Amino acid sequence: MSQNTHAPVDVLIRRVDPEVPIPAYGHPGDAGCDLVTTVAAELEPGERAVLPTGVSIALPDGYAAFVHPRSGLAARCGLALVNAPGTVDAGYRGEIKVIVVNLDPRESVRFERFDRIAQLVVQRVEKVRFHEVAELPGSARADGGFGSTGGHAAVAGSGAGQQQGGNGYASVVSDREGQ
Ligand SMILES: O=c1ccn([C@H]2C[C@H](O)[C@@H](COP(=O)(O)OP(=O)(O)OP(=O)(O)O)O2)c(=O)[nH]1
Ligand SMILES: [Mg+2]
Repeated sequence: MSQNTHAPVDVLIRRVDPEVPIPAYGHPGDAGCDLVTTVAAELEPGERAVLPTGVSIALPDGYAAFVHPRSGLAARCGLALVNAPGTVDAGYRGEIKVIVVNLDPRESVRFERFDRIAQLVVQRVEKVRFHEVAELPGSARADGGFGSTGGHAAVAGSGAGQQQGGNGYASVVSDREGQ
């Protein structure tokens, strides 16, 4: 097997907070480099916050960076990113922020300044040109989705607030629909 010999992509970075560490990969081969919070914060169950990371970057055109959760925080504390993965556009020059939510039903979660709260994955992204057509070409999947292949877990207590959709999956009816 050949070794991965990809050269790293050069990305300009500016410290908005002069003391913040430059994001670093934990191991060779890691996809994400860790982002820290520059502020201490405590989140009650269900609470969310927008945490500053102290860095802004200039990605080359044709790239984007994605703010992903850290699995350890998710497993231990129930911490999630509301918009996971957050998208950092190549043209964005502002401070990267992380939108966290404490999904633990009982315990609050506390962060100190410079705790690692998320990871940044930089990827090439394609631009597309849309060509409108009346009919799309056929495929094996066609319009099947949302559990059409079966094998998904049963939802306890499902029924209230849900309707059976045309292709066999439940659709949630929002209270705010039409408002
Ligand atoms: O987790 C995130 C997501 C986004 N951003 C920054 C970088 C991104 O380029 C910009 C806009 O993000 P997005 O397009 O997701 O937000 P929007 O609500 O669509 O805002 P806009 O109207 O400014 O595009 O906000 C972050 O710092 N962290
Ligand atoms: Mg946007």
